[in-house]
Amino acid sequence: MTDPERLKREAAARALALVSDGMAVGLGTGSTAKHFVALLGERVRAGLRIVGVPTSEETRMQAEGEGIPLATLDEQPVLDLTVDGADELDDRLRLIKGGGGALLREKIVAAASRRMIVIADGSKRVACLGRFPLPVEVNPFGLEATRRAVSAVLARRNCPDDLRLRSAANGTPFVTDGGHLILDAHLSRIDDPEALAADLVAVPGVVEHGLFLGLATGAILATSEGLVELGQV
Ligand SMILES: O=C(CO)[C@H](O)[C@H](O)COP(=O)(O)O
Repeated sequence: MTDPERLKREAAARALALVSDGMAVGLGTGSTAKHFVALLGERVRAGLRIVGVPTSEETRMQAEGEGIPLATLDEQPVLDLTVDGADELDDRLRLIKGGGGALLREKIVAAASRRMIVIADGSKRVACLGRFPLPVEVNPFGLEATRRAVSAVLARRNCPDDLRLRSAANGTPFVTDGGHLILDAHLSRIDDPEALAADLVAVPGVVEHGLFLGLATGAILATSEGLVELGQV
């Protein structure tokens, strides 16, 4: 296992200790969450009784393969714990998510959870959010009009107007599990995430954005010097 993968697995293993019998657990998406789902699968096969709610089709398929009992969020609308990765986080536990394109379901699941624990390697911790491009999920209908409206928001917030339609590996537009498109906003820094988030959700056609504010309750960061915990873990 490469060093970054080892760090991700260490963070995932620490989060696994938070799971106990009878819990409903939100299962995140991405390479770090994938370690968590794999480790959780081992515990389930050893007798742990939980039900998982996946945040993407990719995670659903992995969890099914691991033999983890699954429910939909409609069947299990309140979750005890969600464990998910992040593209960036600051010391106030504000996050950018959506690098894997699952931000909408990830945010719905996080909001339905009593606790949301972020697992990541230490490189994801930043002093100021925005180095990672901010995903903005949009309805395909009226894409150009929505893009212009999002550009106007960025201009009002003194952010660079650099919006790029996300492409899949084959060069066609990336389509989310919900059938939407993603505009990645290359901003370099976000001075006021709360204000930007409020402006973005007010744009018709914007389905969701990757700023997760006030959702994470704790974070486990794996560094070469050991695990660092933020918030309540
Ligand atoms: O938000 C996400 C997917 O939509 C992921 O949690 C985020 O991209 C982090 O992924 P990774 O653990 O692979 O770095």
